[in-house]
Formats: sequence, structure tokens, C-alpha cells
Amino acid sequence: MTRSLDYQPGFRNHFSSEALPGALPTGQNSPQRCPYGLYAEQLSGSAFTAPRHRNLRSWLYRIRPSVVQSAYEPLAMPRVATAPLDQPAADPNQMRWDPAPLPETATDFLDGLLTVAVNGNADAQQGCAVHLYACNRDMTERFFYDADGELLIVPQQGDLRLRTELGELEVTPGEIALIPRGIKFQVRLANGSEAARGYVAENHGQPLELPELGPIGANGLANPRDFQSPVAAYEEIEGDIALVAKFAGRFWVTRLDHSPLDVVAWHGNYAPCKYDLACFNTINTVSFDHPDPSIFTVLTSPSETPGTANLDFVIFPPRWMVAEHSFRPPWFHRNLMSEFMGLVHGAYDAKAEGFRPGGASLHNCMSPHGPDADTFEKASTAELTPQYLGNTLAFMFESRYVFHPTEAALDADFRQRDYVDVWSTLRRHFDPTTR
Ligand SMILES: O=C(O)Cc1cc(O)ccc1O
Ligand SMILES: [Fe+2]
Repeated sequence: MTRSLDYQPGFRNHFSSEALPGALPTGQNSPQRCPYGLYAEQLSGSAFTAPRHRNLRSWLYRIRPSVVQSAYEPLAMPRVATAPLDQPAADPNQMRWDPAPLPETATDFLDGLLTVAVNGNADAQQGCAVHLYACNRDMTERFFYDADGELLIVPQQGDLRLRTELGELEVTPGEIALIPRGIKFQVRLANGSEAARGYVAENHGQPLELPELGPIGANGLANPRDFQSPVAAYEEIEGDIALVAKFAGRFWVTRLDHSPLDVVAWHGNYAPCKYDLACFNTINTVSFDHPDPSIFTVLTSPSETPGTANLDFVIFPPRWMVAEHSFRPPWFHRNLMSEFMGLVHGAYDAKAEGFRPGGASLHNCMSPHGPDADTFEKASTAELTPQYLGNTLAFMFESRYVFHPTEAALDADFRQRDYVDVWSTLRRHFDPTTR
């Protein structure tokens, strides 16, 4: 873990931070003249009138307001797709991919994005996209913001420094970062990493929030205090700087003569954050049966239908397995919700092999899936002593909307075209004479 940066703790707290003493106005948001000659700018991540518990906004005190930029021009980014997609048709086939290869030519985070699947409708603020990233170069002269959604970044290899308007964060595999919709940022490799790879969920819907805990009580799962937001940090750099925007499924570029990281102070609850998945308080059965994976929900983006998420971020962390007289791995199942999975490190308990760190799988709405044949055979006869499942960190982006895989994902060399065969050797055990 990286500890060189300062952070403010708490999930969506009302933070205050200033990089110069007294830069943050007190008692009001828009003084007639701001300290140090700064401009005040409000950044709203919700409608002004959103209910109080979902109202998201921060006040930024910056050297120049964001409007000081040129006209936007289209920018080609053919590897990134957005819902709705006309082509190809959605696919019910179970799919799996090996890790995407790391780039051989100089590739920054933006150029290294590749969309695997999309769902919902970005303009209607529904659904999400799943992208992979693989990069070996810093973003230096360019910055990015995404008007189509917030970005949940799940590093799998290599450390990233996320330089945002509201300050800097570093993430390493095992941690996640959340960049709210519209926040300008830049991605650099950190701590000597020469390349980085991971997953991004681009959430078009309601921002991710902590799930309700119901009978679990006041504590457990991801605790709010373990989320960390940056402190204000600014740079004053002049030059020819590109600000790339993703807007309504297309990329655009506007030019600035200064760095957009010019926010000297800010306050509010709309800010990037990071979270170490090792802080997750994992709750599971201590009696029998394998509970639904919703017990492992880190963050959820609700939809209008109660309990039916636009997007859930679920992890499968290291944990004790103690269930008695039970088949312990994930069961065979078919699900209304569509499931995209990735693996940060180790092995996943439903798949003996083939699901590799950096790889991915997709099990769409109602497509059957579950343990592969080897896992089933072993788990059906295993001695059910308490067993520690270490060296594992899988995750799922689960959505009520069907994932439409992109052409690039379907055609990728690293797609395992024979994936469905992992279940083909499941033998018939039925014997009507023996219970
Ligand atoms: O399909 C998967 O591997 C994810 C998953 C895990 C689990 O423990 C129960 C249900 C489920 O969809
Ligand atoms: Fe599943």
C-alpha cells in the first residue's frame, strides 16, 4: 500500500480542504471576492433538488474557472463503446477472456481503454460499461473527464497515481478508486510500475453508494471510515493542454493554456475516493449453505426498482469457509441479473482453472453457469473442515441490464472460444435406486 499521500477519511463526507491557508471561504460559498483571487465554481453530481441523502456537490476554488477553454472538437477513440449499441446483437453465450495483453507501443490510460461490454443507455443515465485498461505511459499533456458516468477503477497490475481536480490518489491492486462523473483527472504510473492493467466500470446510473445493512446492523461490509478522499493540491502550469471529454458516447477534446488541476481549495461531498478491499468486513454463513453473493456487495448503484441494482460491485475476498454438510463453492444458477467478473489475483473458488488474474467472464441474464466440472467433483467429496480461502480476490460487476459485448471483445484473440466446455464433462450421477 502507498502511504505518501494524505487523505480525508469517510465515504461521501462533507470534506473541506485547502492547499493554501485561508483559501477556502468561510461562512458562504460565493463571496464577492474569493481569497487569493480564486474563482468559485460549483460541481454538481446530482440534480440540485435530489433528496438530501443523495445530493452531491462540491465547491471548487480555482485559479481559472472551467469555462476558460476552447471549443470542443470530436476525437476518435474507436476502442471505447457506449450503450446503446446497434451492433452486434447481445449474446447469451457464457464468455471468458484471458488477461488482455499489455501494450507493446507507448499507450496511456485513455488509449489503453478497451470496452468489453455495455448496457442500458448512457444518455438516459441507465446502465454501465465495462472497460479494460492496459497502459505503459503516463498521461502528461492531457486530462480527461467523463460526462457519461462515474468511473470505478479496479487495478489488477501496477500502481496508478490519479491526479484529479480535487487532489491526488494512489491505488494499487487490491484497492479501488471511484472518480465521480465530470471530475477532471489524469492517470500516471506510480511507485516504479512500468505498466498497469485493470478494469473500469463506467456507471451511467445513480452514483455508487454503500448498500443498506438491514439486520447486519450498524457495522460491517465496507465501513464508511475506510474510504479515503484526497486533499486539495494544485499546479500552475501553462502550455498547450488537451482536455478530453467523453460525452454522449463520443469523445471530444478542448484545449486549455493551463493545467485543469488548478483547484486550490474545495469543500463538499462530491469527490474521488479510494478504498482498500482488504478493509471489507466479510460476512458469510457459519452454519450451512452458500449464501447469495449480495452479502459481498461493496457498493451499489440503485435503479428505480428496489433491490434491483443498476450496478453492484461485489467482491470475493479471502475468507474462511466453514459451512457444514454443504456444497461450498458457488452453486449452479441462472440469474435475472447479468454478471461480469474479473480476478485481481489468486484463484476463484468456482473455477479450478482458466479464470486467470486479469481475465474476465460474462454470464448474461438467465445464462446458466456455476462451478466447472473439476470444482464440482472436488467440492462434492471434500472433507468439510474449516478451510481458509486465501490468495483470492475476484469481483463482479452485476447489473439488471443485459451486457452487450462489443465486437472487439467478441473478436479478441484472448477470448476463450471453448469456455462452455468447462461444464461439458459434468457427469450424470443420477441413480433412482440410491438416495
Ligand atoms: O457466478 C459467479 O461465480 C458469481 C456468484 C458467486 C456466488 O458465490 C454465488 C452466485 C454467483 O453468481
Ligand atoms: Fe453467477
